[in-house]
Amino acid sequence: MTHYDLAIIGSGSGNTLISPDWDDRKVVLVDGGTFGGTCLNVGCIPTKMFVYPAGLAAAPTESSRLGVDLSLDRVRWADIRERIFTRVDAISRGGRAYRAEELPNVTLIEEYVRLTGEKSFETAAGDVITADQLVLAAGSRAVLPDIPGISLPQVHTSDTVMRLDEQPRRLLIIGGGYIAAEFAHVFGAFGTRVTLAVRSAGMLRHLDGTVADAFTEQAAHQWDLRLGTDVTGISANDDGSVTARLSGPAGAADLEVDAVLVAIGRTPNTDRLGAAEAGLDTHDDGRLAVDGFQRVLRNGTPVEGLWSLGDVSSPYQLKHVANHEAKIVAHNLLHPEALRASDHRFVPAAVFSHPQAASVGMTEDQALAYAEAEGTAVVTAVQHYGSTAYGWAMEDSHGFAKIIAERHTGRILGAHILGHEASMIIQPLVQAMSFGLDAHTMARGQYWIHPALTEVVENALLHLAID
Ligand SMILES: Cc1cc2nc3c(=O)[nH]c(=O)nc-3n(C[C@H](O)[C@H](O)[C@H](O)COP(=O)(O)OP(=O)(O)OC[C@H]3O[C@@H](n4cnc5c(N)ncnc54)[C@H](O)[C@@H]3O)c2cc1C
Ligand SMILES: NC(=O)c1ccc[n+]([C@@H]2O[C@H](COP(=O)([O-])OP(=O)(O)OC[C@H]3O[C@@H](n4cnc5c(N)ncnc54)[C@H](O)[C@@H]3O)[C@@H](O)[C@H]2O)c1
Repeated sequence: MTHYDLAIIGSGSGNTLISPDWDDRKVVLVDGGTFGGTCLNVGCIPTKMFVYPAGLAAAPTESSRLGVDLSLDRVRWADIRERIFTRVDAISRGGRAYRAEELPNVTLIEEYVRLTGEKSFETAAGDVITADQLVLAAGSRAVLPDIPGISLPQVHTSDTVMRLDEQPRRLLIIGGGYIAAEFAHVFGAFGTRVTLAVRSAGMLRHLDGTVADAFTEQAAHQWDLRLGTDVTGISANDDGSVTARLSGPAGAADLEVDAVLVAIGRTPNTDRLGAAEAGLDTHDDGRLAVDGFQRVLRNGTPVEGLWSLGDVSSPYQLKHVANHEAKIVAHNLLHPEALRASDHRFVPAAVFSHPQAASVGMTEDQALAYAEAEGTAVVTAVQHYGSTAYGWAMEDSHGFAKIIAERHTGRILGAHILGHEASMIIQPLVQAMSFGLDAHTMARGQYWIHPALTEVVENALLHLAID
């Protein structure tokens, strides 16, 4: 048995906890997977490194209506893949080497571990580790449906689809959320024939209804979108392709593709940690239960010295949330007498698809329910890109920003943008909400650069019928 001052399970955002403050104390970092976790190796970073060239590949489709005739000669999948993973793998290797070799007080254990108690765990090799403080930052993993053929080598998750040897000619994506939307864009723009099997009535159903409906409509123009459709089985063909059996509104149908991407959500790694057996509280979706200070709960009470952050305990499954929670835990580990709470009031998110979607705060439905519950009133304004100068320049006919505010105070309750660079132009709204700037002051109390795309936000704010 080896004892440490601090033990961390998970080298994603968990890795950021090891600051110089720990230089004179014994720390162990444990990760059974690739060093650096999901975002770096198989998540945000490589996906967005694919999304950017996908935007370039889509340019000819966009540009011709502006009078610029471009053509796409070729997408060099293998070159793109090598460029991305040469960079990503080097960062992972470098981070690993730093932790494994360069810090005398830090031990790196590269094994999956299971909890044996509140602040103890066991490696696969049988070593038991105990710690004064333990941080559970074990992330989440892709969910696989229980259907025949799911283990075929042609069936991928986001963990493997970016490393395919060859770009598939035909790809079936199961799911209609973030990952489905982003990879449909990447592969579709690169020239793959993309079919989406979406169980529900539309894509991105977690977003505001107007945004989800508009995205779904545009998705149907770009990809073979099968709504209300389940995949009931997959079988291998002699030529290396697979046939998926779809069950949709028109009945059953077979679809032959070269690869399948499963994107039906991610589940927290609490089961693999043995969190329930260790007596820790979990939510219905498997997430660890934590209090506002990121302390793990047992029978509803925080366990002293046991912390969690990121996907294993967060309802958000977003890197900026995992990083925020890591900063909170980093502080709290060192200052038990002055704990800080994490701030989840205004968590923004963006889907880097085509078009982009970005959101923060309440959807319109949530705002209406809030208004009813609180006896207040809300107002909504929608500003189309196409009614601003930059939108004219783009000849944009789809993009819009929707802002929802409380009528009598002008407090911004939610913002939802669909269109070019939505992930960037939403940021001033995140800032306003975070710092309590009302819609009227935000719109009129500053210059807005003319004719930048941010005028979409300015005009939406000006159109809000606040008192
Ligand atoms: C394809 C994809 C794209 C994404 N894009 C974005 C994006 O654009 N923006 C965004 O904000 N978020 C994005 N996300 C989400 C983001 O990647 C995650 O929210 C974030 O990485 C979670 O960080 P974490 O530190 O909680 O977990 P992770 O980074 O997953 O780290 C957990 C680590 O724990 C290890 N581990 C698990 N169990 C054990 C165990 N029992 N013993 C030892 N080690 C263990 C794992 O090997 C892993 O390395 C994306 C996710 C995916 C899958
Ligand atoms: N840009 C980003 O920030 C980004 C990008 C990718 C992933 N992520 C994170 O990763 C998480 C996982 O992404 P995801 O796209 O896998 O999940 P998701 O929750 O976004 O979408 C899952 C989709 O699968 C469908 N679904 C669920 N169970 C199903 C089943 N059994 N059969 C068929 N369809 C089913 C859902 O209706 C939904 O459309 C996201 O929730 C997000 O937090 C973020």
